[in-house]
Amino acid sequence: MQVVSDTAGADLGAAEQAAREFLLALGVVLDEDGLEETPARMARGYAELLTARPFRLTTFPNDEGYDELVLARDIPIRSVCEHHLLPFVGVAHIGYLPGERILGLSKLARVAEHFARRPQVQERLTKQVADWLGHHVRPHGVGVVIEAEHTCMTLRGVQATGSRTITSTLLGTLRQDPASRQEFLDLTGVHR
Ligand SMILES: Nc1nc2c(ncn2[C@@H]2O[C@H](COP(=O)(O)OP(=O)(O)OP(=O)(O)O)[C@@H](O)[C@H]2O)c(=O)[nH]1
Ligand SMILES: [Zn+2]
Repeated sequence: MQVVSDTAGADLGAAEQAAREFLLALGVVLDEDGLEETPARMARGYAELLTARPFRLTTFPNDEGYDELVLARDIPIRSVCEHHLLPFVGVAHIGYLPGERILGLSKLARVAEHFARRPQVQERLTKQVADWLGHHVRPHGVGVVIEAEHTCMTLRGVQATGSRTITSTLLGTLRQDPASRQEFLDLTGVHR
């Protein structure tokens, strides 16, 4: 069984030291009780946001010949934008039209996490999840829709509070066949 993992391994000590200097450079006073351990927490926090958990790629033979859509809606997405390293959070709707094999359902969320836990842009994340499923599951079609709030755009900068960004990638039958495409988008709740 294939195990999917690309954990680089963070140097938490070096990250803590860098976080301390970073905060000091920003004028944050660290000698108060609540802030004393903040550089270490920052190091652990960012390491967590940037490290995906390994997982097993489990598929099963599609013995019954199931040929309708399999769709997992509202899978949580927690990532960081590569421009500001600020979180973007939202949901993914991930579906596929099975071919010879079906995928363990939890793996739809696992693969989303796999590509989310690294500096990202939402467009690339959407496409990477879709391409990965196309490559590893060999389905007749794949659809991925992500709706997310980018805190770099809502908390700072332009401060477009409440704005959410929607991206989608459709492959195979879900891209080529208008009825399948429409069914997928209807089931995700994203109408366009
Ligand atoms: N296409 C895309 N852009 C993103 C994503 N996440 C953040 N960005 C954008 O990356 C851009 C970086 O722009 P810059 O002008 O270099 O940075 P900035 O001066 O901080 O820009 P402002 O956010 O407009 O204040 C911003 O427009 C962000 O909104 C993403 O997932 N996809
Ligand atoms: Zn950003």
